[in-house]
Amino acid sequence: MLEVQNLNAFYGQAQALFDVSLHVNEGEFVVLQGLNGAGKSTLLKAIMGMEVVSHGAICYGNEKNDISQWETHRRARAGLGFVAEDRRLFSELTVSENLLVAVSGNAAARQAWVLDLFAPLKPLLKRRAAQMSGGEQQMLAIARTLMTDPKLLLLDEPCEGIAPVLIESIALSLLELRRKGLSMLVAEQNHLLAGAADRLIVLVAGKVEG
Ligand SMILES: Nc1ncnc2c1ncn2[C@@H]1O[C@H](COP(=O)(O)OP(=O)(O)OP(=O)(O)O)[C@@H](O)[C@H]1O
Repeated sequence: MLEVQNLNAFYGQAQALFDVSLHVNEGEFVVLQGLNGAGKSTLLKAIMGMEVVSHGAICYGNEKNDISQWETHRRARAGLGFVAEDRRLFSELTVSENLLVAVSGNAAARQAWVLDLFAPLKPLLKRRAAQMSGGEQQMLAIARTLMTDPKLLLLDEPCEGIAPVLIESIALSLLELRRKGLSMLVAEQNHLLAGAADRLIVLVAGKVEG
């Protein structure tokens, strides 16, 4: 599904990733661990082609196309779905409106599908995103990305700063997504999520450990 080879990433003169190589198999749920500043967000952004300059091969999909020179929107259209750490919701729009701005295909069917996965959002459809808890917003951000029907989901610290009961709920939703065959690469420190993963990859100071 995804194969990253010798990826180096830079913010100006500062190098944040050093020859990172990793892969995510089809249907696999991989958790990316590492201390603050280890480079987890940078790696996800480099895979999406956002906010950081990177060099290296990023091969994706059945055809193993090297997408490293593609614009971000082309990567998204090819099936990469990214939820950034700051969630990037439309705070003045309702839950339902946030979901419907991102839809690909049959809107009603797709919305019903994501609401089954994230049931706590169901009673909140008319609520503005700004009036939701952090955990609810995180669910909405993941649900909104799922509206685009991604093939590989990239999540940046979905459990950070969230109440334990909602972390459990998010973890269960991600496991359900894996059962449905979605491939996932999730940057996360929370042990609950790491325990549910098929495989862990640890970043230390911009390098894959081991
Ligand atoms: N916009 C930026 N400009 C310059 N340096 C940056 C920028 N974003 C991150 N860095 C640096 O790149 C390195 C990797 O940061 P990154 O955010 O990828 O780590 P992380 O593992 O995601 O950490 P966290 O858990 O704190 O988000 C750090 O040294 C950080 O200071």
